[in-house]
Order: sequence, then structure tokens, then C-alpha cells
Amino acid sequence: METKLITAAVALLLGALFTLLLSYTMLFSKKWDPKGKHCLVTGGSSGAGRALAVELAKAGAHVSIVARNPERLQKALEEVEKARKTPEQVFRCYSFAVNTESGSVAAIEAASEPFGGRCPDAFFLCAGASRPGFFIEQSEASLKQGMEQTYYAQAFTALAATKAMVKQGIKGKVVFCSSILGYFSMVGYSTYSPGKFALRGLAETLQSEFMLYGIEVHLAMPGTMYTKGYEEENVGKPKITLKLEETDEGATPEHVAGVILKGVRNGKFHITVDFIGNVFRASSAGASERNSYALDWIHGLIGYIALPIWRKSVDTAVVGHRAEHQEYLRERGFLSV
Ligand SMILES: NC(=O)C1=CN([C@@H]2O[C@H](COP(=O)(O)OP(=O)(O)OC[C@H]3O[C@@H](n4cnc5c(N)ncnc54)[C@H](OP(=O)(O)O)[C@@H]3O)[C@@H](O)[C@H]2O)C=CC1
Ligand SMILES: CCCCCCCCCCCCCCCC(=O)[C@@H](N)CO
Repeated sequence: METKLITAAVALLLGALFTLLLSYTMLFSKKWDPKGKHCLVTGGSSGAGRALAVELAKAGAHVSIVARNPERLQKALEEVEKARKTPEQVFRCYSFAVNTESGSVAAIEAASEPFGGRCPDAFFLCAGASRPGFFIEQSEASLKQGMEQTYYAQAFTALAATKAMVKQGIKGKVVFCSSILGYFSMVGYSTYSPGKFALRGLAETLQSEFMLYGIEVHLAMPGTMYTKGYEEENVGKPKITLKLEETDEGATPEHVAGVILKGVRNGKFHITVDFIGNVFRASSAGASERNSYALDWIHGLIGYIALPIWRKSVDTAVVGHRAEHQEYLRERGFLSV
């Protein structure tokens, strides 16, 4: 009896010591400060990208924003300008499509010009879009477009950015913006989730590979954000998907940008924004670098219990939608009878 008690006490003590030690090492992990750094933000004319650009300006960084539409870029640049901290900060906008390597190279070269050809220190890759719909309504073109608007919209900028950083010996940063739909998926997201999962795959590879160069990789996994992009995706979003998403409270892009920047400053690899994000992150961590050894197992435990229950409720809701869906397919002329 006594030996058992002693063993339990020793195990408890060791566990506590272990947690303390890890929290201690995390407290002393190196911090990143955007002040004086040149940060390039793709998708910087709207939503999360624009909010990040503003946050970075507030933090004293030089900011270059990249997107396609020049008018929206100009408007966003005015917002960034309002957040200026010092007269030395350089703020520019560049109109390029970044879903190709050549477009990304051109954007980076243009943004490097005011800095004597030196490429940016940090790349925040927020470009992307979502067009939800049912899988059977997709085509070869729309599936490819889905990858284009998710994976390629960020992968090619990462490629161009890394080549430039390595050539110039810059130990910079690459921050991807995936989604919690890069951890799990559900009805309606067949053109979006695959590319967001792919971004995780890429980030996990590069987190390891870039150890060769001292370049750090981050992967943001936000949930619903109330942005222009969100309004656009909702136009064609299946009703069942809209209903299932009600569980996600959502957040403003400003809030999300703040959380992402904090995660980057603190050297977090996976950056989740809220409780649901933390639960999915901890529940699908694999061998990914953890955020907090003290908290992640609790989020993991919550996921272990709650996620199968939630998944069951999703399945029930989808099955409950069958009749309405048949009607929808008939109306659309997909079914002849
Ligand atoms: N809103 C949400 O609920 C969520 C969004 N996300 C992801 O976060 C990121 C930002 O989303 P959000 O702020 O809502 O999006 P917005 O639609 O509000 O903004 C998207 C930005 O990306 C730019 N962009 C899109 N495609 C390209 C391209 N090929 N080349 C250059 N620029 C491009 C757009 O400008 P332009 O069209 O002029 O090029 C715009 O600046 C996206 O990657 C999205 O998938 C993740 C989770 C949730
Ligand atoms: C304790 C565990 C409970 C689990 C509850 C899970 C609820 C998830 C709801 C789905 C949210 C979907 C967000 C999509 C964000 C996005 O990327 C799109 N807006 C882009 O198209």
C-alpha cells in the first residue's frame, strides 16, 4: 500500500517537474520582432491579409501588400498608412497574381526594389478564396481552380520567397494561412479543404527542410472570419454547410490578425485562433511541434471526447438533409426524375 502511494507521489512529482521544465524552456524560446523588418503580405488588400498588414505597420515594420485588384490595394494601403509609427517605414502595394511562380517572383522583385534589391524578411501568405458547393456539381476545371485558390495561391509565393531568401542569405519567415478546414472537413468543401490540407503538408515539409537555412515556417489555421471573402463564399454555399457552420462563432479579421502575429512573434508553428482551433490542432498534431505541453494534452483530451460526438451530429444533420438535397438536385436539373 505504502509503496504504491510513494510510486504515485514520485510519478506525480516527475510529471509536474517535466511540465515545469518544458514551460520554462518555452518561456525562454526566442521571440521575433517585426519592428524594422520588411514584411510582404499577399492578399493584403482585404480581410485577414489587410488586417495583418495594419498590425505589422503598427508594430513598426515596413509593409508591402500584394493582390490583383489595384483599387482595393490602394484603399488598403491608406489603412496601412494610418497605422504608421515612424516616418522611416516604407509602405507599398503591388498588383500581381501570386498563384503562379512567375507572378510571385515578379511581386517579390518589385517589392525588393525600394530596399536596394533586398528581398523581404517575412512573407505572410494570405491570398486565397473559397467557393463551396457539392462535389457532384464540380468539374475538372472547378477542382483545379479550387487548388489554384488555396494551395497554389500560397505555395508559389513560398517557393519564390525561399529561393530569394536563400540566395541572399536572409534568415526570414514564411507564414501560411490555411484554415481549420485544413484539419478536418465536411459537406460542401471539396474544392477548398484539399488545398488547405495540402498547405499543411507543405508547411510540415518546409518546417523541417528550412532548418537547412534558418528560415522559420508558421501555419495559421483560423476558423470563420467576417471578411469580404466570407460574404462572397456564402453566396453559393450549400444550406447544409451554412447550418453546420453555425457552431463556429467566427471572429473579425482584426482579431485573427492579432492572434496570428502573436503566434509568429512567439515562434509557434501551428497557430490556431480559438478554442475550437486548439481542439482540432491538439487532436491532429501528429509529430508537429506542440504549442504548449501543459495545455495541449487537455485540448487533446477534450477533442478525444467531444469530436466524435460532434462528428456524429454532423452525420445526422447530413442524413437529415437527404430529402431536401434530392429536391435541390431535381431543381438544378441534375436528376431527370
Ligand atoms: N474568411 C474566412 O472565413 C476564412 C478564410 N481563410 C483563409 O484566409 C485567407 C484570407 O481570407 P479572407 O480575408 O476571408 O479573404 P478575402 O477574400 O477578404 O481576401 C483575399 C485576398 O487575397 C487576394 N487574392 C486572392 N487570390 C489572389 C491571387 N491569385 N493573387 C493575388 N492575390 C489574391 C485578394 O485580392 P484580389 O482578389 O484583388 O487579388 C484579397 O486581397 C484566405 O487564404 C482564406 O482561404 C481561412 C479560414 C477562414
Ligand atoms: C469541442 C469541439 C466542437 C467542434 C465544433 C466544430 C465546429 C466547426 C464548424 C465549421 C467551421 C468551418 C469554418 C470554415 C472557415 C473557412 O475556412 C471558410 N470560411 C472558408 O471557406
